[in-house]
Amino acid sequence: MTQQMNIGLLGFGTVGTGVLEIVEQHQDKLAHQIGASVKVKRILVNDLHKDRGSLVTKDQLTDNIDDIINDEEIDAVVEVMGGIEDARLYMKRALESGKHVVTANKDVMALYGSELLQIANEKKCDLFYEASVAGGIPILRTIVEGLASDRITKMMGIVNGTTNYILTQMTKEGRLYDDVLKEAQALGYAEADPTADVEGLDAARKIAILGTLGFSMNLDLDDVSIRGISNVTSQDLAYSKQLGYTMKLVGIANRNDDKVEVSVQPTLVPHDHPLASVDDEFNAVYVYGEAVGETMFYGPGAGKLPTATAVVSDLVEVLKNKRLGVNGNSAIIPQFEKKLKTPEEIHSKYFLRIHAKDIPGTFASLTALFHKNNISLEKILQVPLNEGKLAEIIVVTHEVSKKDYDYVLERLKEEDVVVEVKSSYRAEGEMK
Ligand SMILES: NC(=O)C1=CN([C@@H]2O[C@H](COP(=O)(O)OP(=O)(O)OC[C@H]3O[C@@H](n4cnc5c(N)ncnc54)[C@H](OP(=O)(O)O)[C@@H]3O)[C@@H](O)[C@H]2O)C=CC1
Ligand SMILES: N[C@@H](CC=O)C(=O)O
Ligand code: NA
Repeated sequence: MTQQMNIGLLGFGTVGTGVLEIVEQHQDKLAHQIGASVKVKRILVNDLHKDRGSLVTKDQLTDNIDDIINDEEIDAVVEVMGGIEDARLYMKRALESGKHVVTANKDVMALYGSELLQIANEKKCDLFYEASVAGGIPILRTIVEGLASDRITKMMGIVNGTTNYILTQMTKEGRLYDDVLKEAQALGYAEADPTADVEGLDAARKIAILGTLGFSMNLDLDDVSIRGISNVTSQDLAYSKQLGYTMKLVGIANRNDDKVEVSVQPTLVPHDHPLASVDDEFNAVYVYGEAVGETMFYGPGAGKLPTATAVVSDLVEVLKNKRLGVNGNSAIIPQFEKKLKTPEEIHSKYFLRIHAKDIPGTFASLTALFHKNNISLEKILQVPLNEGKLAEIIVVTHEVSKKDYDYVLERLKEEDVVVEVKSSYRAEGEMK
């Protein structure tokens, strides 16, 4: 049995410092669980001159990946440096040299996960990535192991802490988008380039990973329809609230029979929906299984220690596998061929806000257009604007096919009475 497991840590930022902290503070527990002590032997960083306080010694730090890959005493590499190409290359090299890999990198896993997992299996190495989706929530293991006997048909997740923090602060405290984004960056929630957070790409990567594991089907990032929160306005949030909804950036993966839909978009959820009360940097993933029914997993989705907890728990798994001699089984061969739903097969409610001329017949022409295209309305709100010259009209539809809704959205722009389509969002109904 290994008496000491040596780790090569790639990255020493928010998550990397958390990993070192947990490894050092929980030595006794780790040793008890895995029968070996864990030591962070080398740490790869960009800038060797940066002040790292007293956390590490000079000898531990390196800016040369070869110092880790070529060190035969290093058993496992923890990749928490972020980015795509270097991270992918370093993980590949680590696996090829027989080192186990734990990563928090959803960017790489969503794009190159199957390639890396295949190398891992060939080399009899583990490749675990629990921290890559919903930070500290052990959601990947839950789907793969906890619900292994069930057939999952729907997953809905608030899986990006930064955007949830922004939407919560804008809705509840009336704060400005730019100010809250800056704060989320300072708190360590945001990606190095926060465009990935606010434009929905980070959540899309996570929902692609969830869909792939939950539906046992190879879902790529290109299969996810993506929309972020950068165009959400305070008016949208206020009207959503008035109509009984909370706006959240929601990743959705659902399947009917053998066809699936994967998307990320700002979504209105009813105030009494469990996802509506998930605030700030917290994440939650709702999972519906045919046998188990509704389940929901909640916790911190970003931040130093929550994310590092998931990383170190993956390391524990690596060591347990090592003791049992079963490393190298991380890659799960997808059971099903990928079949994506067409727009006719995707059904949802929608919130629509338009500015229209406040003249007789406006409402009649709008309702005629909705009626002609199979759209019925669940909620309607009209507010006068510009001393009664304009009307702000907000509607929530009943469930409608995406095809019919998108068609009407285009036709609305051509209607004489419509001055501007201000915004349009997907809305959720009851849980299933
Ligand atoms: N922050 C969070 O809450 C979460 C983050 N993640 C993921 O974890 C990963 C790390 O995130 P985070 O800790 O926030 O990132 P940070 O930006 O805080 O830290 C990145 C670290 O990696 C080092 N680094 C970056 N690029 C290179 C490179 N090419 N070569 C060598 N060193 C490099 C940096 O060095 P230097 O210190 O010298 O600049 C820094 O120490 C990302 O993949 C992220 O998506 C996942 C879940 C939550
Ligand atoms: N930037 C991400 C960090 C965790 O994955 C987020 O905000 O959720
Ligand atoms: Na997780």
